[in-house]
Amino acid sequence: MLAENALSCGVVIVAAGRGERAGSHAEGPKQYRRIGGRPVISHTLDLFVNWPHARHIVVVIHPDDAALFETARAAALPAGERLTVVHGGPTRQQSVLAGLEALPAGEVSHVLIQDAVRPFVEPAILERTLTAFQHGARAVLPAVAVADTLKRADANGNVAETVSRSGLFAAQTPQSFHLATILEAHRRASASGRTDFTDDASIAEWAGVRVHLVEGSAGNVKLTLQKDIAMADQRLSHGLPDVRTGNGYDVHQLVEGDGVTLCGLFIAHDQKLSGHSDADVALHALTDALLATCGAGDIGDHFPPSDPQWKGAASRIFLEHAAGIVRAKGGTIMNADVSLIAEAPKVGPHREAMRRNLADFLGISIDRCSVKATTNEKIGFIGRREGIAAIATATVVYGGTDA
Ligand SMILES: Nc1ccn([C@@H]2O[C@H](COP(=O)(O)OP(=O)(O)OP(=O)(O)O)[C@@H](O)[C@H]2O)c(=O)n1
Ligand SMILES: C[C@](O)(CO)[C@H](O)COP(=O)(O)O
Repeated sequence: MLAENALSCGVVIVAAGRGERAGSHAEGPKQYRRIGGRPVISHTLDLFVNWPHARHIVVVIHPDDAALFETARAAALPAGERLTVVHGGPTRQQSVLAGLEALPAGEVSHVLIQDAVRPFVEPAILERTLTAFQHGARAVLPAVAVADTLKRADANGNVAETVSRSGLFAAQTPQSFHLATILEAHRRASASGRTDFTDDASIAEWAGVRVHLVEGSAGNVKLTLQKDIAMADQRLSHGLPDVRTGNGYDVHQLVEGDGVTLCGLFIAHDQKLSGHSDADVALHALTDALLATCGAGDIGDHFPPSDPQWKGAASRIFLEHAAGIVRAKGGTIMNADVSLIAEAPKVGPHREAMRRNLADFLGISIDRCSVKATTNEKIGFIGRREGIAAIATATVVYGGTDA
């Protein structure tokens, strides 16, 4: 049992969420995505496992994630006797309560409740929390003063009003409490039928407990969206830019007709290209190149040729879609380069218009877009004017702030 005034800290790390806003990923929910080569949660675990004041750690996971968690745990610590793993519930609030119930109440006087998906929490925040406890606080919240001007929007996406930011703070974790106090508040909240509190400080407020603010840190971000994960990965890559290059190749048959569409530009000609959509080989190859920079498959995965809705479609749709995927993953398109291999028509007179199209479709400056062309020296199927081919390269930097 604890002495009357003893301070002994338990830690609850909640990791049972599904990470829906970050989108699905082969590595699993966002707490298991790799940043700096290791799962997000293993970075979070690292800090608390090595914090000398952590007497007991409970990790709350989703029942489907047992194998993922074991891998992540192995990346952070050898089989640890201080670690208890329990299953969470459908909301964060329910997961936290499951974690609190699993703490050995006789051994722990206070608890730090931490999001698994805040891997950059700093020891200084834990020290400020301890100091607040030592001064008698029963609930401690790290937070940062809101720096931006705040607007409330109406249902149409217009500004309804400007909200004063005076006295407003953004709440972070770990949110820390006298254990018996927060356990009772959580139990009461749950018994009242509420399961939608988004943090534990609001449960303490609801229960009438005074919550003491301590300084959080700008770096202690929650990984919520896909691009947050890309930025976190970049942050752990020692400042080295995450530059990725993708390539794409496409070829379409030439048949009798009145013109070809290349890089979104129609060029009058005595033949036309046949195949998927408007058969713009250049945009198809570039779409594949962009998708390749983030392992997002190829054009056929996203726009199956068998789907009648793409018959005759403008290929800029595919390119813009690929650029959207890249940006959602935190990518900034640096460069797009297309080489056309065609005996005819002549590409030279249309090059600048084609570059302008690429810049327009990708939303980047024209000096980042290149179009080149060569004949096939009358050799092979291209030389016989039976088809046109295109090779494309795209360069994308991931993890930037402007994505
Ligand atoms: N039922 C839940 C929901 C959330 N969490 C955890 O609470 C933390 C913060 O939640 P949030 O960022 O909202 O995560 P998710 O609920 O996973 O995300 P989303 O809302 O996008 O699905 C995360 O570490 C998450 O795993 C949890 O343990 N149990
Ligand atoms: C607890 C929390 O991290 C404080 O900012 C946050 O409220 C939890 O995430 P959610 O996105 O609000 O569920």
